[in-house]
Amino acid sequence: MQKIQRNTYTTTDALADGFANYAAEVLRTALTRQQTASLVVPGGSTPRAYLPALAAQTLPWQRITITLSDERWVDTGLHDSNEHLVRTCLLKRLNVQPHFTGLKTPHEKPEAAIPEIEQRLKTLPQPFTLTVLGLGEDGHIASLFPGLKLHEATHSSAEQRCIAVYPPVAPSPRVSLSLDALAGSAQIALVATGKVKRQLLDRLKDDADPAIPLVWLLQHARTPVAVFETS
Ligand SMILES: O=C1O[C@H](COP(=O)(O)O)[C@@H](O)[C@H](O)[C@H]1O
Repeated sequence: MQKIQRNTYTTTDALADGFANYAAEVLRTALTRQQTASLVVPGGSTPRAYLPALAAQTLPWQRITITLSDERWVDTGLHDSNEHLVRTCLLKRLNVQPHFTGLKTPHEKPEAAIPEIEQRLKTLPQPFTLTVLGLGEDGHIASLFPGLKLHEATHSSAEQRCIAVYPPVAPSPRVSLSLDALAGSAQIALVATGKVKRQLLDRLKDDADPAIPLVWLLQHARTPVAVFETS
């Protein structure tokens, strides 16, 4: 895994600060070259530790559009919703509001929502300026889970950045940015805490297991992936 740069911290607080400094620098640098920037953030539990640190950074947030790497097909008012997480841990803490593009629609099934989501995503600065991803203990990124076929995950074109997924292990259906949309980002960061994820990263260093979506990302990414992890 040469396309990976690991930054290891002894505490979650130190990781949060290290990540927030990195993300702010990437966005600031991009905004010296372009008028607007896009930031993709994940859901799950890990961002609760570092999104508040990112919110404390001084940035021209009104020039930044934030979207999600993936969304669970649940009401956005629920704790499980990735949009709910981002609103609570990031947006509510900012005095100046960025643009926010959520992925949930009122459609009953995620596949019916894809055309509307594609319309929303089209308006974001592309390629994404910075994509931040979490890592599942099974190696999933966004909502691209092991078991999905590579061609299903890359099921995209310039017009097609999002896919509907029914992960066998998750309680709700999902939508996820496609592998191409994620891997095409100008910069990619992966934030992973805990022993199991560290061991997974160690293992993948020597064994690029083709069943693991993180491996697909590393193989398709345009730039090295900056990993922020705890020891
Ligand atoms: O379900 C999800 O899981 C991953 C990893 O989440 P974590 O709880 O282990 O931090 C997350 O990146 C993804 O966005 C989310 O929908």
